[in-house]
Amino acid sequence: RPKLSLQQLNELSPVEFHRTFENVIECWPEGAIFCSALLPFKSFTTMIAAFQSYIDRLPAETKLKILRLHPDLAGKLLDTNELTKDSSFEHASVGLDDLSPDDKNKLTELNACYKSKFGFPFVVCVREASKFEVILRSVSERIHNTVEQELETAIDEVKKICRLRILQLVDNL
Ligand SMILES: NC(=O)N[C@H]1NC(=O)NC1=O
Repeated sequence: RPKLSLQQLNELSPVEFHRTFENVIECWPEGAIFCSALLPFKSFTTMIAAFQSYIDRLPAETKLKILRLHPDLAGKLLDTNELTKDSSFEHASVGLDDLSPDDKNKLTELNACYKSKFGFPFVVCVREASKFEVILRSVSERIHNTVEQELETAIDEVKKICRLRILQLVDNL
């Protein structure tokens, strides 16, 4: 699918906009539905800011719900080929789909510890972390945070993922 220019973006109907950006927040089309009402946008930066401030203003319960819609990194959904296209691309971009059994076990164990402490999966913007070692270090460190800190940190990561997914769809030149 060719990348959208700002003009093409602003000519989308609200429904087309919603379909195009439905997964920039993982499995949460409500964000794109909300932001479709804000068309037209002055710039891609403005549009990204609109999604991010939509996320920021959600009640904590909804933020939790969104975090829980994220797949475990290198987890079951990867193994069964059921990741969303976006997530699958992100996994592949840092080799999470091709870990050694040892690395995969390490991450799986830390993910399970993290989830049992916080009640939601470990979420990080893998394309920004960019390397398995960084992801592993990040989960090892963040596991010591409080639930309040982690809710905030994890939501910041959702915002980074959202930004990169938007930039993947638009012609940001
Ligand atoms: N659990 C988790 O962080 N999932 C995500 N992170 C990312 O960059 N893509 C995802 O699907």
